[in-house]
Amino acid sequence: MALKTLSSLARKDLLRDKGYINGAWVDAISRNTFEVHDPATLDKLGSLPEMGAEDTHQAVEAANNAFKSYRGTSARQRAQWLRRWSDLCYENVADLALILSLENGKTLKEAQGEVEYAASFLNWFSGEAERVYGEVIPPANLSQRILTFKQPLGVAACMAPWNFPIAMITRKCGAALAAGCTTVWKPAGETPLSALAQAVLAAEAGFPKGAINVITTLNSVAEVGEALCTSKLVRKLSFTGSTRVGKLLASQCSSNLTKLSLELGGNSPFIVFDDANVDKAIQACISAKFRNSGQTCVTANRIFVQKGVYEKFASKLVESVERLQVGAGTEDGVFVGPLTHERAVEKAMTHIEDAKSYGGKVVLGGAPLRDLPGYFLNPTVIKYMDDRMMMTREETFAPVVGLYQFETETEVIDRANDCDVGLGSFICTESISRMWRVAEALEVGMVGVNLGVLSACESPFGGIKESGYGREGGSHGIDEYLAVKSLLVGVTAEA
Ligand SMILES: NC(=O)c1ccc[n+]([C@@H]2O[C@H](COP(=O)([O-])OP(=O)(O)OC[C@H]3O[C@@H](n4cnc5c(N)ncnc54)[C@H](O)[C@@H]3O)[C@@H](O)[C@H]2O)c1
Ligand SMILES: O=CCCC(=O)O
Repeated sequence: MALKTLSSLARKDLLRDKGYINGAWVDAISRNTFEVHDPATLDKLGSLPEMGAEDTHQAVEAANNAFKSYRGTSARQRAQWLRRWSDLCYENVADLALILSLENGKTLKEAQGEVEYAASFLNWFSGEAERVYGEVIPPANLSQRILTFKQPLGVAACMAPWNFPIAMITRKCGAALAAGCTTVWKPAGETPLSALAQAVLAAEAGFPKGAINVITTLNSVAEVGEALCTSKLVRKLSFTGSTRVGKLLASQCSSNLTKLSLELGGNSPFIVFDDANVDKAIQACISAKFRNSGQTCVTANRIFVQKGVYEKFASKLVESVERLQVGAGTEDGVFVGPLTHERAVEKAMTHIEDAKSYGGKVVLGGAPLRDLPGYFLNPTVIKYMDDRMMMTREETFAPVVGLYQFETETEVIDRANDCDVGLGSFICTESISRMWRVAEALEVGMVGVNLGVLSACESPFGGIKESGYGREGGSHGIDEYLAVKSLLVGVTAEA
């Protein structure tokens, strides 16, 4: 079957091969470029400007100049632009999903879901823009009145990962633009085309010149990252990606104490208790594990199953995973697409071999899929995992299920919490009391109960420990881009 290509886009103007600075589509000052490839076929999708520090400074200057007037726009006006942009995502969903599926590898169905998820943040923050309230505080000193109001921080740098190239842009910059900040986006070098298509739609929605700027880079990412972190004009930086890079950015931001939100790696426990509905737990596990081929920050990484249901859960899971079709994301019926880059397959194979060396038993998959040119790994299930294995400590970020066994609630809580990160987690139980006990005890930012997806624009998203800090979405998301100002007024008694 012929796979879909970019030539089938209805709106060819959504496909861009330049960066976007101050309302203009531009090449890199150096004229250098890098290539973007389809991870399923390895076909070239485009050639993009390899921008560096100088281009970044121009983008930041443009955003800073635009901020002078943008901060004075009414919240209602910003809400209207955001809502129009959200509508444009829906109107162009098929094209946006195709670009996304081709550059990231996720299936068209999932890509369409991500476009809708991305649009939901724009819509959500259009509402939040008009609800940035201050406070009136009862003063201890009766000759004073105390009030607070909130103001936009200034230029916000939005650094998005390759696993959700559209939704992570809108989750960050939807909040920033709603708050009255202007933005510089730095999409991942593997997946810049989706972000550029969003810049086209945002401009069409009416955002003024300079409010949105996009820096494209792959090999000069360290230089661009440092320029954003150390610029005195950047007042806020939000990054989603690995803990390794998050720590580096935090140290670079310390030079100006730039306010930072970090949504970093996770190592989500997925806990199935004896009292769970096993069929529901399997469905939840498939969603939590195989969404985006296992490449989500909240993917189920350590699947703990209580002894009484371990064998039943394992055999039913294998039956379900065996049925998942693997292939290019644009092919009908495919559930598991390729990984986004080659090093991801290598990392997963290292984890699989390591698990085997400690007595793990691969009962399904366990090897790359060689009959396709791209970065494919067969969906894999490993039984009899133990806590010495690499998968216990590190995210595998691939379609690999490792099944750990446990006996008691206390034991599984201790094992689940025995790691450096704390982002997502999942519990499957029919007991309300157990649900409360375990949800309260887990050291994470998010807990899913009897479901496999933690994503909703109205729910705060983020972690604790080395998964980072700050919250995106929900009613907290916009606060990351605002400063609280206190106003203390002296009131004299009537003469
Ligand atoms: N939290 C998430 O959603 C998320 C997303 C992507 C990757 N990850 C984690 O990272 C692991 C490896 O992925 P990777 O190989 O892309 O990781 P990586 O550490 O090489 O890069 C992660 C991201 O950081 C950017 N980056 C890299 N160096 C940078 C720098 N010096 N300054 C600024 N930005 C920089 C990259 O463009 C990329 O988007 C994954 O296995 C997963 O554990 C997490
Ligand atoms: O992988 C990071 C974000 C995933 C999500 O928002 O569901």
